[in-house]
Amino acid sequence: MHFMTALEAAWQQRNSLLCVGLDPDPVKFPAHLQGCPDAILEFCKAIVDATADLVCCFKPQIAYFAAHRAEDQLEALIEHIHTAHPDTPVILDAKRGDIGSTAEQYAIEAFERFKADAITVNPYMGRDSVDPYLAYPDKGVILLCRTSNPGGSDLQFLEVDTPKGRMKLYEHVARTVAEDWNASGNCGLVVGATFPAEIARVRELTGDMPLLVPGIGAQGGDIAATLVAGRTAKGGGLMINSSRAVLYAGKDEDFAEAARKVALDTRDAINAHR
Ligand SMILES: O=c1ccn([C@@H]2O[C@H](COP(=O)(O)O)[C@@H](O)[C@H]2O)c(=O)[nH]1
Repeated sequence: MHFMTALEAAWQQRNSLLCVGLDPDPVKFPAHLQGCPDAILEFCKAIVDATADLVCCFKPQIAYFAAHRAEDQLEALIEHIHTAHPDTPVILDAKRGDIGSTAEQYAIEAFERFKADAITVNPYMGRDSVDPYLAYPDKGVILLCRTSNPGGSDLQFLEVDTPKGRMKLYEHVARTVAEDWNASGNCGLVVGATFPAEIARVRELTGDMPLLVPGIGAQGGDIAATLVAGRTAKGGGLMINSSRAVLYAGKDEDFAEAARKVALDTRDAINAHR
């Protein structure tokens, strides 16, 4: 199924714009999982099973698995999501960016090895570095546009001359993706919740294109401002990510229940502003 079709269905069926980010950090795991051989998988499966009915997608961040030699656990986790929660798209947050021949390998890794439904990609090496992902027309390709970190302004906020006039670099990325790279309708953009004015500008430039919005929760982004800036006319179009605030809501054996409670409250806080 096309990533956008699956996402649209999940938005509607779950009545949720919440994306739970899976950033497993073993030092933050509850005591009973410390030292367990597949602790990363067990931790993430518990979070997934406790929150799947509350989310429109999950977003595992590959660095948290690779850093602990746990790519096999990432594979098993995505397989688990597809089997146990088959209507829940998985975005592999890898932020890949490299020359075309290497990007081909990254695309194989994301879509054929890990079987992700979508991937985050850094567009700043240009179109040929993104083409290998776009060659999978049913898979989502979510491009960094205006990232949530303070240093995102260092480059993304620079004024550049473009064939369409002078604008900020992130605006040029948004316009280029919407007008040129999205021929298969499989592109989305990353815009941080920490910058609501730029979310509004990206929405203005891209119509109803899905936006992945990290930065609420641990990074302090404002949910109401995010919704006002980024919702489409139908009150959707957003995958609003929260990772640490959900994952580490509890420290004990009932951590998954604590995560569910925060996910439920976050979903409802988002829905209050749609
Ligand atoms: O601009 C960006 C792009 C990606 N991220 C990722 O989202 C999560 C955020 O985690 P929190 O714990 O909710 O802060 C994390 O995986 C980042 O790598 C981002 O934060 N900003």
